Parts: sequence; C-alpha cells; structure tokens
Amino acid sequence: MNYIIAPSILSADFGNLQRDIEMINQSEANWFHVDVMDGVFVPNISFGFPVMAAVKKHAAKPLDVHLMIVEPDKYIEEFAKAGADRITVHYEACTHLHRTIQLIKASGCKAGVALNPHTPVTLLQDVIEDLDLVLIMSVNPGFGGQAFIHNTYKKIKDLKNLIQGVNEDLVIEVDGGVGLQNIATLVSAGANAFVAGNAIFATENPTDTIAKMKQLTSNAVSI
Ligand SMILES: O=C(CO)[C@H](O)[C@H](O)COP(=O)(O)O
Repeated sequence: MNYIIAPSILSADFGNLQRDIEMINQSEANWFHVDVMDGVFVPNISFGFPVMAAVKKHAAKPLDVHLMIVEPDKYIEEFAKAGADRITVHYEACTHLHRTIQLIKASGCKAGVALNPHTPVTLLQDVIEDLDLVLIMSVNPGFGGQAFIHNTYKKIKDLKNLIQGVNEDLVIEVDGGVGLQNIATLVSAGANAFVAGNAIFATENPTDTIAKMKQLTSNAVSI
C-alpha cells in the first residue's frame, strides 16, 4: 500500500512560498494539501485563486484542495481551472451533496467529502460509491496546530466498515494534529492519506520529517 503524505501549505511560510513548495517537490511527500477558508464556514480566512494559481505554477505534485467554504458549487469549476486534482467539500456545507459530487467529477477532478468531528460517517452511506476520498477532520476546521481528537480512530474504523464491499479503493484521509506521534496508529486504524501542517513546517528539517512520516507508514501494520 502506498500511503499518501500531504503537507498542508497553510503552515508554510507565505513570505517564502516558492521555497517551501520546492521543499515539498524534493521530498517524499505525495500531494500538496491546499486549505481554502472563507471566514464563514470556518472562523478563519486563508487564501483563494491567486495563491492557488501560484502554488500550481511551481508544484510538481497533485493539488489536494480542501474547500472550507459555503456554497462550494459556485467555485468548483474555477478551482479545477486553477489546477486542483482533487476537490473536497464539506458535508456540513452542502445542501445537495450528490449534485456537488457530480459537479466535481464533471470538472475533471477526483471528488472528496470532508466530515467535521461531530459528523458521523454513516451520513455518507448513500453517496459513498460516488466518492474517491473521504477526509476525516481530526480537529475542528479553521486553524493549523490544534490538538488531535481521539474519536478519529473510531471514525476511521466506521468508515472502513462502510466502504467494505462497496468502494474499497476509497482514500481515507485524516487532517488535523497528525504527526510522527500518531501516524502509525492512524495507519493501523485504516487511514491511508495524511495531511500535516505544523508537524512538518514547524520542525527544523521538514524534508526529514516527511521522510520519517513516510517511513512510519510503511513500517505500520494496517488492519
Ligand atoms: O484543514 C486544516 C485546518 O482546518 C489543516 O489542514 C490542518 O489543521 C493541518 O494543520 P495541522 O497539521 O497543523 O493540524
């Protein structure tokens, strides 16, 4: 199994963004995780299309775009044009989730749905076959550097059960408070993609930290 490491550029140094993008290009990371926040769905504003286009210009790996915004349907086409490879919307932000998933696919991107810590995975039962990825938020979305919520392990197991015999290739991605201290346990629980911001960018040698995370995933025993 190839486990995915997706550094969150939310924790990058925006004054040296090209340098940090180059670091990810040269590292063992697999995807760029791009957190878009609107100040409405979450209590923070991050960045929009111009920054994303700048990331795309230099990134040599796929862009995994996490939309923490209300009314995502309005912007899916534009995010696809700006270079998204995967677009993940929030279950809690979509009134017509099935339609939103179809819009993402029609834009040529892989489709993901993110779940806040309070949202059970069972609510995805009727769309699970249509999805490429489910992003389990292991913090309340809005900020990097928060403490990991322990109930995430149970949610990963619930999701593993939900996809059994239905969509076993689904990517189970975890986002928030992920790092060297818990990545192996997350693999054991059944996750296969890992977003990390502070755990990478706040270390002295981010390239080395990514390599260590990757190593931990390959040593861990998945169930
Ligand atoms: O989606 C996010 C915040 O809403 C970030 O991707 C997430 O918090 C990563 O940051 P860290 O690894 O520092 O917790």
